[in-house]
Amino acid sequence: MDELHEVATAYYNNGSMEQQNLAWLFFRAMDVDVLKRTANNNLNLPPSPWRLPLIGNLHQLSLHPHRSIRSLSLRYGPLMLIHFGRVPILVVSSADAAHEVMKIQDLKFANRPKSQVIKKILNGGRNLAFSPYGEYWKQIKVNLSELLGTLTVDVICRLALGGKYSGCDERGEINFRHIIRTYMELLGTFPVGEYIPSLAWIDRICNLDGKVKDAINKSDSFLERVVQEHEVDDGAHKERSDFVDILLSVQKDKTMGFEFNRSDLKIILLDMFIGGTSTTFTLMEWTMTELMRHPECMSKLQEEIRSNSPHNLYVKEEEVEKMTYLNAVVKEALRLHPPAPLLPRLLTEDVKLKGYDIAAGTHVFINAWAIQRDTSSWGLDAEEFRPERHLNSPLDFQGQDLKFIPFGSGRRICPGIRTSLALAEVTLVNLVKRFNWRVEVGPLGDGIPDLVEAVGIDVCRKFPLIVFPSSAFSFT
Ligand code: HEM
Repeated sequence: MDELHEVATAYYNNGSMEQQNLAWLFFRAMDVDVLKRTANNNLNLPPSPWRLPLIGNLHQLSLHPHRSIRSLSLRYGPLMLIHFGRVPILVVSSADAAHEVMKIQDLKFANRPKSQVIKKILNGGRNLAFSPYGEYWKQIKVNLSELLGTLTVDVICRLALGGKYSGCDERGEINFRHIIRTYMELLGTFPVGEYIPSLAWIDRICNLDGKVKDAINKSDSFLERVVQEHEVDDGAHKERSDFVDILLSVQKDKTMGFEFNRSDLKIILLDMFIGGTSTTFTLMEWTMTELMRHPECMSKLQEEIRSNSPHNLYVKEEEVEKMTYLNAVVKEALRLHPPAPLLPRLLTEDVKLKGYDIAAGTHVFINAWAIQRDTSSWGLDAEEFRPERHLNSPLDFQGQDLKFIPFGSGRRICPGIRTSLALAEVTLVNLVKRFNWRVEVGPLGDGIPDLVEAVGIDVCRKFPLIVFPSSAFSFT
């Protein structure tokens, strides 16, 4: 019992940091039937590590689950069954197995597990990321793909003009960045009671419900204000409608063939911020880190930028599209540091997968982090940052080749690929063109930034990247 207590409290000891610990692992609703079916001895189940009663394999996870799960997979194989408390989790760790899950049998794996927290803070999961695969999800996705182009421009304008909604409101009450952070923390919370019902009291002590209610109230009143502002100025006087204007017109358009009410509108807005902000930021942060660790790549990139955009101080989006080395640098950063390392899916019907029987209701984690460092796909230098490997390669961001899936693959692939790449690439080229970058002191006193990962739903740097820019133009 002592050991159990230790494991359970480990998630909560230090508030938000520890709550985020198990990160992506917690997108889950509990379907106990699945247990009964996986316990059937006649089934051919994937290999499993030995597990403890009650807590299953939870004790084998570290602060960085994508790493500890990979270590287990190296011993038990690319399809491995583990248990969080009483819930079976299928872990997928090779491009070949991921191809079977995300391409060949994608339809059966097209749902996502939902915890009680997710149901509460995301309006029953009516946002895109958690709505079940079906008509509502399809309609929202089609509309969103068109709208996201607008969002890119919007975000870039906001960056250039100063983030309108990133600070406190006029009354100094609500800080939107703080709201997003709280949501990320809640999404990363490990709801002990859902995996181990006898420990549900821990969730009560931690006031999970109270935190959820507080987050919902704050985000709702903030988003309501934003929507109301847009209703007053309905876009008629604007040169270009923004993302909220377009969502409002979708809401008014009764010919869409699906219900899209005000709560849905607000939850989609939130979805965009949750899905898009920290992932894109994390991509930029890791790309700068790797460029500073590899000055030869930084110089090559600066050369490419200057030859494609020799005259302007500000590099434009259309100039960026021609930069093949930049594209290779971003791909390599996403390969080694996928902002979402574990992709959560939920199996909706029993399947045979590579000869194994997997029961409906099993939660699935596709370990993109492990797949993208697999030496059998990437060669012996798989752990090294080498953008050149992507030059003249047909690999794209669309998850066609399952060895590279930073945005996922199949039906539930990320709808924000273009948005995030456009934003990240424009920002990066402008930073790199105008400045030379160095860190004052690295972890070894060598001026090289470290690669330590934070714990959380999105794997960003643990320590902030403190850098010193100097004008790059004095060297040209
Ligand atoms: C570097 C930036 C980004 C990365 C690495 C990333 C990664 C991902 C991944 C891995 C998934 C899961 C895909 C799967 O299960 O197959 C996902 C889903 C999603 N992403 Fe992104 N994303 C990024 C940026 C964005 C942006 C900018 C937005 C919106 C503005 C966005 C919105 C979403 C949404 C709504 C989903 C859920 C889609 C669904 O379930 O149908 N993401 N993203």
